Amino acid sequence: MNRMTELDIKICGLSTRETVDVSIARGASHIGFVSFEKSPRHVEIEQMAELARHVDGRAKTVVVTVDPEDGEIDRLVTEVAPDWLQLHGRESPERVLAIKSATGLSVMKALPVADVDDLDRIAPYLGIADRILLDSKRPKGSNLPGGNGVSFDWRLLAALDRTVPFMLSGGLDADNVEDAVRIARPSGLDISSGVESAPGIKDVGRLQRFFDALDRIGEDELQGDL
Ligand SMILES: O=C(O)c1ccccc1N[C@@H]1O[C@H](COP(=O)(O)O)[C@@H](O)[C@H]1O
Repeated sequence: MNRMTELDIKICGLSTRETVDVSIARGASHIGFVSFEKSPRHVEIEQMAELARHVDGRAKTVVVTVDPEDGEIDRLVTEVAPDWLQLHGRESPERVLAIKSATGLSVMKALPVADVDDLDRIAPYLGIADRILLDSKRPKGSNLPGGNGVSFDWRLLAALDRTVPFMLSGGLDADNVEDAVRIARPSGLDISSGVESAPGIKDVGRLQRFFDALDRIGEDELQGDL
């Protein structure tokens, strides 16, 4: 069984053509760009548009945004034309539906998880968001809702209805990804800090190590498909 046909892999927070190319060559299905000024991974819309054109259909493009206003969404859709929007703030199900209807794009809704009760927040988004992204909660002192390089207890997901289409994120790296897949059984993985040499600086060596680790994952771990 080929890992690449079984799991979607999103590499997020890219800002160079080189790291886009390495990610795609190694099997990334989704390439993420961050539109959030407080983030070290933020890229301006013009640069994002250039990178999205560079992807040129080789992978799905995803713009990560946090509680975006309509004007920002309009610009992102018009100038970047991504395949997906990732909503990583406090967007309500109604807001997610409004954004999805207005843009016609696929929408991934990020939800923070720290304990089992947090999984109850998923249900209102089902049938609205095209995918749920389960991330860790923002650590104390961080001004970022994501991209903190922190994992949550994946064993909590044993309580999750297996039909929920979710991607797993939060602190994934080459050393823990096999455990993450075996325990959480997601249908996709989303990684940012774990393939960086410093906040916002993607590292080709770390990207290669991450994909090497994915390639070692065996058939038994790949049971998260929908
Ligand atoms: O990466 C960021 O800076 C970011 C900023 C604002 C919202 C989301 C962000 N990133 C997302 O965070 C998760 C986990 O990242 P990490 O691997 O723990 O660093 C991922 O979904 C990114 O898309």
